[in-house]
Parts: sequence; structure tokens; C-alpha cells
Amino acid sequence: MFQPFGSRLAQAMDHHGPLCLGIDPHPHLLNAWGLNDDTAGLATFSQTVVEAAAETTGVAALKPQVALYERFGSAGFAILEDTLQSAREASILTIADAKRGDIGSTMEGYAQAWLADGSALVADAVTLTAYLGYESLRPAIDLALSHNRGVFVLALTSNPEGASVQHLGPEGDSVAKRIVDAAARDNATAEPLGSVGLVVGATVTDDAKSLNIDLVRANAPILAPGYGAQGAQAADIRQGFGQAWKNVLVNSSRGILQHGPKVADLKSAIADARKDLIVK
Ligand SMILES: O=C(O)c1cc(=O)[nH]c(=O)n1[C@@H]1O[C@H](COP(=O)(O)O)[C@@H](O)[C@H]1O
Repeated sequence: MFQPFGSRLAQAMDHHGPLCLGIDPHPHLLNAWGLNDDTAGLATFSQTVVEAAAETTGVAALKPQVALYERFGSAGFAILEDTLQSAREASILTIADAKRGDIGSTMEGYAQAWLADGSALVADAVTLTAYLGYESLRPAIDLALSHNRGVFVLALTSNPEGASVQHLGPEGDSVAKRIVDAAARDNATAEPLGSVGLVVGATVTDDAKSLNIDLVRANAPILAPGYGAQGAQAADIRQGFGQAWKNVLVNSSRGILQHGPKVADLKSAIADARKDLIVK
């Protein structure tokens, strides 16, 4: 793992395409897969998704949704650790979707949990929220960069409520724009792609334009959830991101997971999504 996260992700996207498969073990999905909503069901679900991703070309990264493990307490975290480990063994990049954020001194603890060598929960990258200010995330950003890992900072989220905070600010200087501009500074010299990623929902690309946000200059991997279950369509996402599309990692969770529990069916859903997202 000698290359920066941004380079490793760029390589994975060149090979697999732009799909990030979210591992979101919702109770209703466990039930639909014929599993109990318990830790045994959680473990089977998670291992099946990793197996499907490992057996096919098309998944540039796996993004386990931490909340849906956390609901089982320490037993859920143990399964998350195993899931991250299995993905590592299959050489698939992992993004822990933990959405962490805190004052700098205690942010260091979250950074150690998700980004430090040897931590049981270590992932290639973690999602962060900058509500306490972008610079409060510095311990995680610095640890990520020094350990060839990455972060994805929420900028413009896919949910309709996000605008009530993220669009605030004088014209041309919204909260979201400030976050993107701050990431751009951290990524300024990185090639081919920075390791300080941004989350920009696939459903809100119009907002990025109207808020005058320059996603190309950010030189950031852009995690774009909203494809599939939240309704964003591939052609609109490509068009919406414009020149920044080459840096976009499109997440789909329920849209693909609903095709389980058979590995073969998950693999064909992955192949369909890949085909849908890639323009030849
Ligand atoms: O950080 C995220 O991944 C995220 C940010 C965002 O703006 N919107 C969003 O949906 N997500 C996550 O992306 C996944 C979307 O799942 P599906 O709607 O089932 O594809 C969930 O795990 C969400 O928590």
C-alpha cells in the first residue's frame, strides 16, 4: 500500500469503472434475503456482498454503512471488522461510511480508529462531516495523507434537508463551496488525484452549479450517492458532473443489494450498473 489513496482509487476506477457498492445491511434487506435481522444475518449478508464484488469486475470500492453495523453494538463492530478484512484480502478498496466529525483533540481518536495502521476498523478511507469546521478534521486528514489513506468530506449531500445548512452563506460563498475550496487546497499538488475526497450527491449536481462550486479544481475523488434507490439516472449524473465526471465514484447500495441473496444475481446487477454508468 505504497501509493496515496487518490492514486489507488484512480487505478481502481480505471480498471473497474466508477461504481462504489454500498454495503447497507438494512433490516428489510436482511429479511428479503431470507436472513434474520441479527448478527448471524449481518455476517452472512456482508460476506456475500464482498464475495460478489470480489468475483467480478465492476466494483471500484466497497462502502460499508457503519450505522447499520453499530445497531448491533460490539458484535456488529466485530462483523464490520471482518467485512473490512475480507475486502482487504480481496484487494478491494474500502470506504467506512462513519460520517465522523469532532473538535480536533477528539477527532484524533476517530482518526486513529478508522485510518491508523493496525486498527481493527482501519479502512482505506472514511466519510467525515465538517459541521465543526473543515479544519477540525485536520487530525484525520493529516493521518490519512501520511498513511496513504483518504477521507471523503460531506459537501453537498444527496438528501433534500442538506440544503438548509450547506447552501447557507453570502452569494457565491456557501458552506458547501467553502468545504470544496478547502479540499482543493489540500489536493493542490496531488497527481493524478487528491486523497481528500468530497461527497456530492448524484441528486444535487444542479446545486453545485448554481452555488458556483468548482469540482474540477478540487482535484478530489467525488463520492456521489443517490444513483439507484434515490432516483438519480446515469445519464443525468454524467451530464451533471460535466468535466469532473472522471473523478466521480458513484455509490449504489439498495439498488444493487435488492438483487441478492444469490452471488450470481448480485454480480449481474453490478455488471448492469457498470454498463449503465460507463459511456463507451
Ligand atoms: O456519505 C454517504 O455515503 C452518503 C452521503 C449522502 O449525501 N447521501 C447518501 O445517501 N450517503 C450514503 O450512501 C448510501 C446510499 O444508499 P442507497 O440510497 O441505498 O443507494 C447510504 O449508505 C447513505 O448513508
